[in-house]
Formats: sequence, structure tokens, C-alpha cells
Amino acid sequence: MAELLTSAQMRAVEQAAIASGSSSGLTLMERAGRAVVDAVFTEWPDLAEGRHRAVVLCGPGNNGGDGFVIARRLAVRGWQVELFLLGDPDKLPPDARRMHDLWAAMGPVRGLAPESAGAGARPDLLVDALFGTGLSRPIPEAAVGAFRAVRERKAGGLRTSPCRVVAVDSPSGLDCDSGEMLLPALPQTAGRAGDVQSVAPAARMSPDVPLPISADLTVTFHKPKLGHYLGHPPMPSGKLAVADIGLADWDRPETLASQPPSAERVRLVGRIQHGAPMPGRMWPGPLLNVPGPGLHKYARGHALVLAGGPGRGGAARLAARAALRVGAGLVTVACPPEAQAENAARLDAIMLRPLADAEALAEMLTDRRLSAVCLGPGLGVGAATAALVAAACASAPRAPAPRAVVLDADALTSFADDPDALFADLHARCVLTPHEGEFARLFPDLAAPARRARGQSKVEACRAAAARAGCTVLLKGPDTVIASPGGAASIHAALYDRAAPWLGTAGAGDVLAGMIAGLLASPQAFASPHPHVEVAAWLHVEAARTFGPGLIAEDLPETLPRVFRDLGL
Ligand SMILES: NC(=O)C1=CN([C@@H]2O[C@H](COP(=O)(O)OP(=O)(O)OC[C@H]3O[C@@H](n4cnc5c(N)ncnc54)[C@H](O)[C@@H]3O)[C@@H](O)[C@H]2O)[C@@H](O)CC1
Ligand SMILES: [K+]
Repeated sequence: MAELLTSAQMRAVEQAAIASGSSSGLTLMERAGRAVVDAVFTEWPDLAEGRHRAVVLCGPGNNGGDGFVIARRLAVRGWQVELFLLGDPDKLPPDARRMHDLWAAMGPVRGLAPESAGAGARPDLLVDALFGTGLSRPIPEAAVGAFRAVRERKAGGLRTSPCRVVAVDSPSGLDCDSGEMLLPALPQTAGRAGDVQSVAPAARMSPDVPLPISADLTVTFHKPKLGHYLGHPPMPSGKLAVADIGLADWDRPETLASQPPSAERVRLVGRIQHGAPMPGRMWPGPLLNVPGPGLHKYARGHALVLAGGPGRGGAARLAARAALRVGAGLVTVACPPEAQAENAARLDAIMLRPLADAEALAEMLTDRRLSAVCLGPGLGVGAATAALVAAACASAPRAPAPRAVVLDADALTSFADDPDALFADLHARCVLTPHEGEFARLFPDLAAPARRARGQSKVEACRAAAARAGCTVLLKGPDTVIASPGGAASIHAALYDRAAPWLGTAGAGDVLAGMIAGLLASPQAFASPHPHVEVAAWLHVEAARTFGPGLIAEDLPETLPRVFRDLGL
């Protein structure tokens, strides 16, 4: 699995390479600029042929330094290049200054302002080298204005080709740690005079607000940054390419996919494709709950899913079906006696038992073969559900680790008035699977608006939540974050080429909870649920992508066999 870096971690790797004497900052900058040009030609082969026009916007730091390299390399190929610099050349850091001087011997460096940047014919390529990992506050209004002015230039003569935008390292304004766009409040282009654009200062508050700065292609260096994978589509980075600039030897070794990630690094959940078909023994193969030769069904565990009252059992049945399809040897739905007839009419391979209350649950869970419990979907909000949660978490531990408990939906909301009461019940083999709304009820100080106001990322908020709850927390979204006590954190991104927009459908979350329970039910599951939760998040999206448009929640469990077959199982 790939790793994601913070800006500080990227700087540390770069510093380690430079301190070793194996690379200079100038060499890295030259490689970075070359890598961007190569990536542009790979993405748009028509630009690799002939001479074209580029506008390069350079910022005041080393991101701008990369821009000077790109300008020089394009000009050497015969391109017509206009370059604008934000700030004073004398204040550039030394490497960027050196690259500035090399460019200045070839072409003019013009001051960056919307008026000057807007004049001239539309270029074939706009290079955004304004800010990268060094961004520390909202970008200046002049930078946004100049970017837009270039993008809105009219085509000259008979040319009709589009202006492609390539961002160097990150689209300028992207906070590489949090994924927030740090933009100035701009006057609205359309609307009443005096209105301000709904891009708030220092934050992109809503995925519906069009971004004034975005790219068609972003070329980042060495490893992607957290900010590239946090957020909602459309992603400001457009498409993401990662370029090797020779830093691998100066980075730390990556953790094994079968272990939780180290507290220092965030893992991007997914298979690393090398072009060739991957054998089934590669991730996620070893973490799946699959039948071994001659193994009894109990060797794959027995998951218990609690259901709500009459007419409300659909969510639990979805979760149960997912637990069975993902691999649990047996699955039982337990429901209030009055809902038994309804559930009996809808269940076949899944067993059914009546369950009156929390006391009855505690009694039921004396059966040590019940290896995972899933509760919350359709269960109802209130004291009765809270009592069921307490009974599920407190029930007789299984050796060597406590029984896995997956808490979703109403099992979380039932503690909105007293989250500490929930945290007191939880143990390290519990998994909470909130969406942002449920997360806000349990962790109001870590909810999206509060953390944005503090500049705290979704990853940091989820880590803090896991520490407080004392268990693994999966915070849903297109950028799902999984965190565990001790600081392990992963992102599962249904973004870029893994986007699965049709996953936003009723019941999809219930299926995810069931998948987690089904994987954790395996007696071979690790003590830490974290790696299995990563696998469940991946399978959930993989099933959605395999099924495709028209997906409803029922299709997710039914698509798992195809996913497993594609994995070579
Ligand atoms: N770290 C690495 O390994 C490498 C970095 N390189 C490039 O260097 C970049 C990082 O360079 P820097 O650390 O100089 O950072 P940046 O070039 O991203 O920007 C930092 C500069 O902008 C200023 N600044 C930050 N926010 C501002 C704002 N809102 N308004 C006005 N000024 C602001 C800072 O004071 C500083 O002068 C990377 O993104 C990458 O493009 C590459 O050249 C090669 C390798
Ligand atoms: K940039």
C-alpha cells in the first residue's frame, strides 16, 4: 500500500537526501521540473509534438523554482513561454533564484498581476507553480486573479485548443496536510454587488462551490501528500501523477499491509498496481475470511447482527447479508420477538433468533462461538439501544482477544447526550463507523466545522477520536479515514480513478458495517481491527465500482463474489 506524507515529512525526506550529500536541492528541483514536463507529455501526447504556447505562474518559494525549470525546458523545445513571478526575485530562496537566473537568460520575468496575466492569446498549457508544500496561509488575491485571467484568455486566431492546467506539486491554495483550499474571500463574479463569494477565507466549505484554482493534472513528487486525498470531488488536483525524483533511499521503510500503519505515517488503502495481474496472496488476500482446505464453517466465525422492531429490519438484514458474503461462516440476526415473523420471511441462509433486551443479549453472548457483533443499523435511538451496546461490549471475552463489536448508526446516536458513557463501554476490538453527522454527535469538538476553524485535518480529528474512544474509528466519506488508538491512520479514497459516486445510496453504510463484522468474525483476525477495517473499506468501494451505475445497497454483497474472483481467490 502507498503512503501519504505531510508537508513536514516531505521536507524531512528532502533534507535527509541533501544532508547525505547524494543530492543537492538544485538537482532535486531540476528533476522535479523535468518530471512535470514529462508528465504533461504523457498526459497530452499532442503537446509532445511541435511548438506550443505556455504561461508559467511562479510563486515566491521553491515551487516557483520548479516553474523556472519547466519554463526553460519548454522554451528549449521551441515553445513560446510567458512567465510571471509573484514577488521579488531578490527574495527567492537560493535554489529558486539560481533557476530564475537560468530562465532570465532565455526570456523575460514579468511581475504577476491579473491585468498583465490576462493580456495575450490563450496558451495551450498553464503551469501553476505558485505554491506547493510551503503554503501557510490563504493565497494572495492577486495570485487567484492572475490564474483566472490566464485561464479565461480568449483563443487567438483560428486556435480552438483548450488551455490545459498542470499544477506543480499541488494546485495553489491546497493545504497539503488537510486538503482544504486556502483561498482569499473574493468579490463574487456574478450576483448582487457587495456579495462575497461563498468560498470562505481559509476554507472551501462546500463541495458545490466552484474552485477558482484547480488543475487538470497535478504532478507531485516522491509520494502523494495527505491533502491530495482529503476532500470531495471534484478534486482541485484534477488527475494526480506521482513522479520519482530519486528520494526513495532517504525515506523510511514502509509498514507491512497486514499490520496497522505506524503512528508517523498515513497509509493510502489500496492495491499498488504494477501492470501485471496480482496473485491472490497479495493484499488484501491474506486478510480475507476465506475457507481453508477442510475447514469447518466455525473456522470462519459466527457474526451476530442485531435488528430493530417490525418494519425496521432492512438495514440489519443488509448488514447480515454483507457479513455472510464477505466470509463469516455463520450469521445470525437477532430481533425483538415481535419482528420475528417479518425477518423469518426474508432470511434463508442467515439464522434468526428472538432477542428481547440487553439482558437476553448478555445471555446469548455467553456462547463464545459468536465471534463478532454488529449493531446499530435500524436499531432505533434510545436507552434500549444504549443498553444493548453496553451488553455487547461487556460480554464474555473470547480468548485471546475480546469479541469484535461493530457499532454504527443508532448505536452511536443513542449516546449523543453522553458520549463518555459510550467510550466507557468500548474496548480495542470495537469499531465505530460514523458518517460526519454521527461523528459530530459523539465528537462535537472534532466535527468538520470545528476542525476546519482550527486548521485540523480529518485525519488528525479521526486520530483524536480513536484515542478518546479507545477503539478504531472509521469516519466515512469519499475520503474515508480509519484511525486507531496509538495513532495508526489510513485514508481510503473513493476519488480519482477509484471514484464510486453511486455508492451514496441508502443502506450502503449498513453493508459496510456488516462487511467489517464478517471479516472480524474470523478467528484468525488480528487483535487490532485496523487492517481488516481497511480491507472492508476497500471491498465496499471495489464492489460498487465492479457493479457500476444503477447500484443499490442490495447489490454490494451480491457483487463480492465477483470481486473475490477478480482478486484471484
Ligand atoms: N521538498 C522537496 O523535496 C522538493 C521540493 N520542491 C518544490 O518546493 C516546493 C516547496 O517549496 P517551499 O518550501 O519554498 O514552499 P512554496 O514554494 O510552496 O511556498 C513557500 C513560499 O511562499 C511563502 N508563502 C506561503 N504561503 C503564502 C501565502 N499564502 N501568501 C504569500 N506567500 C506565502 C512562504 O513564505 C515561502 O516564501 C514543493 O512544493 C516543490 O514544488 C522541488 O523543487 C524538489 C524537491
Ligand atoms: K502549485
